[in-house]
Amino acid sequence: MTDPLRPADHPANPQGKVGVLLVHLGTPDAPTYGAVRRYLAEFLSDPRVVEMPKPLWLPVLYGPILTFRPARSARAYAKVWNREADESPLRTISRAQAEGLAAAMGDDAHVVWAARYGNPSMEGAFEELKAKGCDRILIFALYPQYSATTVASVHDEAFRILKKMRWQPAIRTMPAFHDHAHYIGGLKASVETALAGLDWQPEAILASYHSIPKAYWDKGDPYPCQCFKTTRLLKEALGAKGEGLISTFQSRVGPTEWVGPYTDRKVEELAARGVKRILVLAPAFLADCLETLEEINMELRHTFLSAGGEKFDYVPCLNADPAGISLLETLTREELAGWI
Ligand SMILES: C=CC1=C(C)c2cc3[nH]c(cc4nc(cc5[nH]c(cc1n2)c(C)c5CCC(=O)O)C(CCC(=O)O)=C4C)c(C)c3C=C
Ligand SMILES: [Fe+2]
Ligand SMILES: [Fe+2]
Repeated sequence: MTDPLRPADHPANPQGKVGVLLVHLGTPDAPTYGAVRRYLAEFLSDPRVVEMPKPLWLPVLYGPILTFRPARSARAYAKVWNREADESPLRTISRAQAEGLAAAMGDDAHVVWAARYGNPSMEGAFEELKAKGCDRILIFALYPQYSATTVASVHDEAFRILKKMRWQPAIRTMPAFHDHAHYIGGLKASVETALAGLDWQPEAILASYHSIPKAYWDKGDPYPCQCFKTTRLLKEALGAKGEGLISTFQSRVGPTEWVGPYTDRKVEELAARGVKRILVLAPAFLADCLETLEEINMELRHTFLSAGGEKFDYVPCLNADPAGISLLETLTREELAGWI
């Protein structure tokens, strides 16, 4: 019904709904040099990711990095590409997570998903939420451990978009959940399922987290501390089964020092010490992606086996499995308290 006091040319503003915006890192549109280059250019131009002053960084980025890295990364993406859907595994799983959460939330909230870099865009997601009448929105950056490089970057982009809106929605953001009982319980169950499926006992279990530059930790980014806490809580939860569980850090880029111990060096060291059987999980990732499927389950496996290791297994992420969806729903409902 038209409000008699509303000017005739005033736009209609649907309202009264709660929205949830799931945001994952983002991924290239194709496993090709051009698509990976576009993705990396956006990702690595983010000042939250590379803090170097732009006049110093951009010539390096647009020089050697965007000349050589896209070819190497495209080859890696091609190895894990979802050929059926013609998209990267991260996109397939992110969509399934959003569909699972939407079903679990029912009429309580409208769920949309977006990528921080690339497609589907956060801008499009906000447009959809607005069109649906969502005037209260939970921004859920899909990272258990907070880092400025990931979570703050999602929030930066969200507020850049909100800056252009005349009538902004009310906003909540998901806090870190690296020590949440439901997350630790999900990881514990995933390790137990993996162990039950093996006919061998691992001598070491590696919780391998994506690393960040050591300088960011020194300046106050809490990410590594939160990773260490996740491992400690998981180890406590696993009891005797968690013996030999340690934190390691993977995916470092460039020559600067990153937070360690480095996953690849650790498996070489373990193999050199005579360790023959290891299990690896990746708790910083809620969805399997290039960094788990290729870097851990292919490259790291090869590193360990060619250094003398004999048995290697990888524990998949929680993904859109019932445990993954139940975690997303629990966290979402907790943060929407008072709104739904
Ligand atoms: C889990 C959290 C992540 C943190 C922290 C993180 C920091 C970080 N990453 C780079 C550089 C790259 N990361 C790349 C891939 C990638 N990174 C994460 C997550 C975190 N990154 C994910 C989930 C993925 C996989 C995306 C996919 O499509 O599957 C890549 C691209 C791949 C490659 O070329 O190797 C780069 C580059 C930096 C510099 C950084 C912190 C400063
Ligand atoms: Fe990364
Ligand atoms: Fe990698």
